[in-house]
Amino acid sequence: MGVVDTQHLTKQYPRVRALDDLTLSIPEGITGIVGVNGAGKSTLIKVLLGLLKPTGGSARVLGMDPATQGAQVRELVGYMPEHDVLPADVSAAEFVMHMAMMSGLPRNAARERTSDVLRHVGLAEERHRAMGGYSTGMKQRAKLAQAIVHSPQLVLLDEPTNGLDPRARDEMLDLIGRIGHDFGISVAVTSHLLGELERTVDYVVVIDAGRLLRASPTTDLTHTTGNVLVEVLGPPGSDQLVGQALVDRGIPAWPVGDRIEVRLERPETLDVIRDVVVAQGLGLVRIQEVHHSLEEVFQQPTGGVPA
Ligand SMILES: Nc1ncnc2c1ncn2[C@@H]1O[C@H](COP(=O)(O)OP(=O)(O)OP(=O)(O)O)[C@@H](O)[C@H]1O
Repeated sequence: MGVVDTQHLTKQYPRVRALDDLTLSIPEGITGIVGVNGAGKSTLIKVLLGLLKPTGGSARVLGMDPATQGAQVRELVGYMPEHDVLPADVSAAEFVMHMAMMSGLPRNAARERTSDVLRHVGLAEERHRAMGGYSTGMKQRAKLAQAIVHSPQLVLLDEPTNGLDPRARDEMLDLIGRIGHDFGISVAVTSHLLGELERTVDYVVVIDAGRLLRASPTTDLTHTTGNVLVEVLGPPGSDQLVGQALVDRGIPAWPVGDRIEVRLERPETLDVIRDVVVAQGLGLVRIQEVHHSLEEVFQQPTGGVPA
């Protein structure tokens, strides 16, 4: 059993079927829920929290049914909503402490937890400033802090990197990684950007038009391509010399920047690469396996892994 299991889950809005017979299981750890805008990610999260009732099928969250046990589910599950819902004239310290007390923590414990989580998310210095003056990155951190302040077993993060510049996005993803791996809180995080979750999540669920496209460990999706990138040390043009020498020996090789990508059709090819580099009087800096990126995976027509 996963931290989340759904069976034929369906949510029909008057005009749109946002979830369509969705059966999936989210394991412990960090899971990415990936899909284009409108795929049904936010609807799924709201159904899992018991904030929306499904029109068909069922869900279990930490073994509970959110349709009938919503309040119990929300005691054990944190939620970071997608949009800016923070009161502008309240400080992060006041807001997060309020949320901690709402979830049942006594005042002193709530104060202590608030100061801990604000430190973890990197808002210790600014915690007494009104949130209306925060940058988008700081607002996302405050939303994250309130989601974890009651030490949930699972946290559902809806597009936490939305609106962030590349640096703030990387920091947010690092933070999510720490919450998942260091604090032992399971995380389900949504994104419409396929590539960005790759280095953070252990498991990927892809949904499209409310349906499950695929679900697998990240490493299965980004399995190795069977190619290697070779970097050599020598005067300009050395890489081309090596590439040509490999092609002359019938080994498929082509330039990628100032490196050479080589198809490993046989294990002996590695020895040939080494011999060719030595024969040219050059140095071998590294030979690196080439992995598919998640983006490449999802550019396949059915989200399948490229051949
Ligand atoms: N309250 C609602 N009433 C009617 N239709 C809705 C409602 N909420 C969402 N939808 C529709 O359901 C579909 C799924 O929306 P949802 O917000 O779950 O997708 P999403 O993958 O989270 O996308 P986004 O990242 O853009 O929010 C969309 O077609 C959306 O227009």
